[in-house]
Amino acid sequence: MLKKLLITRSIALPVLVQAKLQFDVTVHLGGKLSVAEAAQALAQFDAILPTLGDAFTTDAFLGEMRCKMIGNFGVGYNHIDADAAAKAGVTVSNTPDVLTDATADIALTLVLATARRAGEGERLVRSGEWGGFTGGGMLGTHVTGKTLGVIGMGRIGQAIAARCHYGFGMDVVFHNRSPKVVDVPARQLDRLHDVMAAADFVVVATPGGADTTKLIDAPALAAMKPTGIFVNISRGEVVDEDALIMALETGQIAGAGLDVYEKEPYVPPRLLALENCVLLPHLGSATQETRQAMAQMALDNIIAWADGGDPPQRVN
Ligand SMILES: NC(=O)C1=CN([C@@H]2O[C@H](COP(=O)(O)OP(=O)(O)OC[C@H]3O[C@@H](n4cnc5c(N)ncnc54)[C@H](O)[C@@H]3O)[C@@H](O)[C@H]2O)C=CC1
Ligand SMILES: O=CC(=O)O
Repeated sequence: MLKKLLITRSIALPVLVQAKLQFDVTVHLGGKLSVAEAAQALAQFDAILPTLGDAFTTDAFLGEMRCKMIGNFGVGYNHIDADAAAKAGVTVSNTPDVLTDATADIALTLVLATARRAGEGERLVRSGEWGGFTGGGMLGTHVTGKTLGVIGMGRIGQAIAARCHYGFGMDVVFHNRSPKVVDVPARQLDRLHDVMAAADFVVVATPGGADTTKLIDAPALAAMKPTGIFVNISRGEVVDEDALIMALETGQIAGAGLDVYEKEPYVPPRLLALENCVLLPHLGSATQETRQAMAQMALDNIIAWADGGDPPQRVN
């Protein structure tokens, strides 16, 4: 009998077709799984291919457990308690590397769009209010040659640093939880606040989860230059969103580019009202090529488990 696989969102068709050849597949199209729905899924399916927002919390793993494998669609798995999963006998895998370039590209999109006021400019043109070229209108800030500060110098952080250093001649400083030897010319600084203070552009690329919740708090933001631009492509919870809004409203920092939010898809109205902020709807890995590669990697891990092997991207 085929093993029962739950896929919690739509995925690339060729991967879905392949999954259906090997598993008894159910696709859940009702949005994020609540804790109760996640617990029910764990009780009913042999394997699950979930994604961010699906609440595989500690409590979800306390009940009946048919599931043995969770092949997450996404590199970040802060929505899954991987330790609780291991205790319940559930293997968890993720999808690193295949989304590194796409996510670094979206970080650069945010750096450039915020620095050059592209969001404001686009809104002006669409409003019909644009009066034509002027010598002094809508001036942004130069990106080339400035200093980039990366918080979380992992795969994506390094890809961002490479783009900024080799593409835009930027100096790179970074803060990482542990010492890091990296290929891109860059200086590691021990203190987070030193990176916040040194950089013209700060980009956060850590994982989410308990260890990084509100890592960027009011004092960290206060350490930034008043001309500084803050970019977050990691997880919304890594930043104290109220403190960020305050820093933007008061002009303590010059601008922000955000791909992720504390309670996404909810975005606070005060953030929506800010002109000095470019807001994207969690687009980091959103290219057709990348999303297909992520789906394939998630499925390949589930297949490896089903075949009795060790999933190559196992995280617990
Ligand atoms: N916006 C989007 O669509 C996407 C967002 N992401 C987010 O980016 C994160 C990073 O992905 P990767 O670079 O592949 O992971 P990674 O594991 O290669 O890099 C994370 C880095 O952060 C460092 N780190 C962890 N805790 C830290 C702390 N408290 N302070 C400083 N550094 C810390 C780690 O040592 C590591 O070097 C993912 O976990 C995910 O949350 C990933 C893909 C797409
Ligand atoms: O945010 C997306 C991920 O893959 O993590």
